[in-house]
Amino acid sequence: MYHVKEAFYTLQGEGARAGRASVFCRFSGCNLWSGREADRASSVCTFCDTDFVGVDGEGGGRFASAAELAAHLQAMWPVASEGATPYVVFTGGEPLLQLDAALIDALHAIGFEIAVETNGTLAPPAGIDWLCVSPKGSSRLAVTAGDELKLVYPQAEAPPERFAELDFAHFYLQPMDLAPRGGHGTTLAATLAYCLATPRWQLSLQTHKIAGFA
Ligand SMILES: C[S@@+](CC[C@H](N)C(=O)[O-])C[C@H]1O[C@@H](n2cnc3c(N)ncnc32)[C@H](O)[C@@H]1O
Ligand SMILES: Nc1nc2[nH]cc(C(=O)O)c2c(=O)[nH]1
Ligand code: SF4
Ligand SMILES: [Mg+2]
Repeated sequence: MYHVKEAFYTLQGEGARAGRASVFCRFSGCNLWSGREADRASSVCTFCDTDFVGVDGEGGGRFASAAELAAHLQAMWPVASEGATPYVVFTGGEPLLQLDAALIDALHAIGFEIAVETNGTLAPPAGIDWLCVSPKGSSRLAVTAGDELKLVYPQAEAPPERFAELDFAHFYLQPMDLAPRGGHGTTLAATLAYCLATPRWQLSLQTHKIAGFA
C-alpha cells in the first residue's frame, strides 16, 4: 500500500531542472520529522516547509498497487505532450520510505522518466533517472552520489564543506525559507555571499514560491 499526501501536475520549481513540466507525487511521512509542530524543534530536520501528514491533499490517497498509483499519475500528464518525455518527481515527506522497484518499473513501462527528492538517509532503489539529495542537519548520509546535491542553507550542523567533495554533477544552495515562522530573514543574503565566495555552489531559488504556483 502506498500512502500519498497529494499528487499534482506543475513545473519543477527548484534545482537544475527548474521549469520542467512534472507530475509531483508527494508521499506521506518522513523519517526526520513527525510533521507535528510540537515535535519540530526536537527533530533532526527542523525547517521543513511542507505538510506531508495524511492522505487528504489534492490527488492524494491510498493506493493498493504500483499499477494503480502509476495509472493515477499517468492520468495527470497532458495528452498533448508529443516530443516531451513524461516526468514524475517523487517527493514527500521522504519518498524513499515508499518508492520501490515495482513502482519504478510500472512508470518506466509507460514511458516516464523518474526523479526523486530525498534527504539522503535511505538507500535508493535502482532505476531512478534523476536523484536530488538534500542533506539535513546531523543526519548521516546513506547516498553520496547522484545528479544534484541541493543543500538548504544555512544549517549549523550541515555546512557545505561537508558535502563539496561528494560525487554529484550539480551543487546547489537553496536559501532556507522560514516564511511560516518569521520570514526569510538573512538566509538569502547569506546564500548569495556563499555562492559568490565559493563558485562550485550555485543558487537554487524556490521559483514556484516566487511565481505563485504549486
Ligand atoms: C519537503 S522536501 C521532501 C523531500 C525530502 N524529504 C528532502 O528533504 O529532500 C523537498 C525539498 O524542499 C526543501 N526544503 C524543505 N524545507 C525548506 C525550507 N524551509 N526552505 C528551503 N527549502 C526547503 C528540501 O531540502 C528538499 O530539497
Ligand atoms: N513546483 C514545485 N517544485 C518543487 N520542487 C521540489 C518540491 C518539493 O516539495 O519537493 C517542489 C514543490 O512542492 N513544488
Ligand atoms: S527531511 Fe524533507 S520532508 Fe522530512 S522534514 Fe525534512 S524537508 Fe521535510
Ligand atoms: Mg516543496
